[in-house]
Amino acid sequence: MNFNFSFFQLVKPIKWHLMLGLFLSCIAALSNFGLLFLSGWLIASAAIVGLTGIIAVQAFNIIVPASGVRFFAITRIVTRYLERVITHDGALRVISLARKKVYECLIPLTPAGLVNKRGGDLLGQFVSDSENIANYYTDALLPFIRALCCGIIFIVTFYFFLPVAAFSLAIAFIMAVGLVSVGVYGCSYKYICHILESRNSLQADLGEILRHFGELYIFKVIDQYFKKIQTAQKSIDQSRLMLDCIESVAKSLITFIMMICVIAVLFQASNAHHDIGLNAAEIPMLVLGVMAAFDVILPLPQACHAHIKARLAQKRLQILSNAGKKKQSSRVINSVSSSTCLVFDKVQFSYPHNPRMILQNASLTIKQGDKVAIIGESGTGKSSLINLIFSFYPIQAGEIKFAGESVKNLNTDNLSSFITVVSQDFHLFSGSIMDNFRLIVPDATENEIYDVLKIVQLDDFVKQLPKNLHSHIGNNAIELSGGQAKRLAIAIALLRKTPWLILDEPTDGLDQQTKYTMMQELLKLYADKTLIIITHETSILFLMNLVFSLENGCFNKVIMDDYKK
Ligand SMILES: Nc1ncnc2c1ncn2[C@@H]1O[C@H](COP(=O)(O)OP(=O)(O)OP(=O)(O)O)[C@@H](O)[C@H]1O
Repeated sequence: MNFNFSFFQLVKPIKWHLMLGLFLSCIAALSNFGLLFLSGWLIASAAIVGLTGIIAVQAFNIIVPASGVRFFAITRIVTRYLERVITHDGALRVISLARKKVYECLIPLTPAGLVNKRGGDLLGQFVSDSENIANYYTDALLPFIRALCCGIIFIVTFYFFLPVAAFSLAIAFIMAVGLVSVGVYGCSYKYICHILESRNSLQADLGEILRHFGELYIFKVIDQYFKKIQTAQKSIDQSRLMLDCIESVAKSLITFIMMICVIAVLFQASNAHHDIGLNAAEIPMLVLGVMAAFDVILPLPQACHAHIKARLAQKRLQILSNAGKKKQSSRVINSVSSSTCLVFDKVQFSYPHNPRMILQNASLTIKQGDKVAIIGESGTGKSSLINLIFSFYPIQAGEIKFAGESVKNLNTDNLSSFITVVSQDFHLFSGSIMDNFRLIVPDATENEIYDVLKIVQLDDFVKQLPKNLHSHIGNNAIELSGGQAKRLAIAIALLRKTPWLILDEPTDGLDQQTKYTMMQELLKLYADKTLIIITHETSILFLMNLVFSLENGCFNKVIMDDYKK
């Protein structure tokens, strides 16, 4: 997959829609110019004719220019309305394309590429970077292209009436655009960088505070955190203030350049009136024309900021996606049979940035139908095995194979249709019990759900709830106990009906009776399938037919007699 965040590549599917918005925006700007330009001429002509005498008044044809003024006025209203509709619709389409692209970029990074990222940081990046890329169209590209296209037409129009005035307008435009692109760009860059980075980390801090408010409060460190947030917010506000100042100064300077241009054109037009007989009515027309022409230049400082934001967003996403780019493998397996095995063959593994070897020449074979327990001291690397089976992290030596294929060559989606995992840090979504089941298995029936709930000993509990399966479990399953949440996660996994199931600490937080009954039910359900549990719970080991202990990076087969009931 190519993670190129080029804006133009991104918007290819809607390029004609965006072009239409651009065209309408130019027509609206030209109509505005035409309206003021022609109005200037009409008002001045009417005044001059009025002063000249009754015959001139009668000879003056006001109908055509008045119709022109009305035409431009109506065109301006209609095109501005259509422009708003089309460009904002375009911006929404761009944002959905940008979000999809950012999402596509983040997914292959999970989890290895994101271990050093905080959730809030990522969310901030997902929201703000995709929005900044999407806003590039309305806030940066459109104003610049409109200024360029309309600017050329304005200068040509001026040239038609008075070449020297066209020259003055062109110089004024170049100065104003130069000021924006060099001055505003140069001065604003560091403040925008600072805002984007600080805002993301501020969001991440806020998210952490909200999630762990209770602990922080008990440990009496909440004030410390608040101070940190206040300091970060203050520095963001300062940068925002600086950006506002830069924008205001730039707009004032553009207005100043416009006024100089107005005076120059007034002077040149007056001279031309005396020297070459330029129509007197054309003097105010050209002056008003300069003012109208600058309407397309005034939004440029803001457009420049939008351009910087989009560039930074593009750069950050590119860095993120390059950091953990993982080739999506294409090999698939079609089915498993009684001879299917999961093999760890002399595997060596350590996490990136962590020199400690987790596995050292570790070998293990688990056959289809085995009921395996993996035990070992805390921190020996039991949970890490899941990361390796799904190739979330690369191994340094050896090979891990499933159904004869090296897992690094297997497509992760394909592998997960044969192996389901309930990890230690499983997640339940905010919503009802039913929502959580249907998210994983959309067509799950109530009967099927109750069947798996029975296996994990949760059916009675759910039946007692006021809304049964439709009861809400709260954010992070806060309305369930730790043991209930774990069992619910296992029940959801069971509904996937995959031939291999790996459960990390399935009996955590359960009383002896529930532990035992649930394990027996699980083993009954998985009689012909493969069940692997990672556990510290020795009281259930006698139920399994193979127990391996992970010690010093190697698997050792445990003699079951030690664990007989
Ligand atoms: N993403 C990671 N990056 C770097 N090191 C990691 C990462 N995940 C785990 N580790 C390290 O790998 C080691 C093994 O962790 P793992 O969670 O696999 O142990 P475990 O045997 O499952 O422990 P427990 O029984 O306490 O759950 C730990 O020392 C941990 O610090």
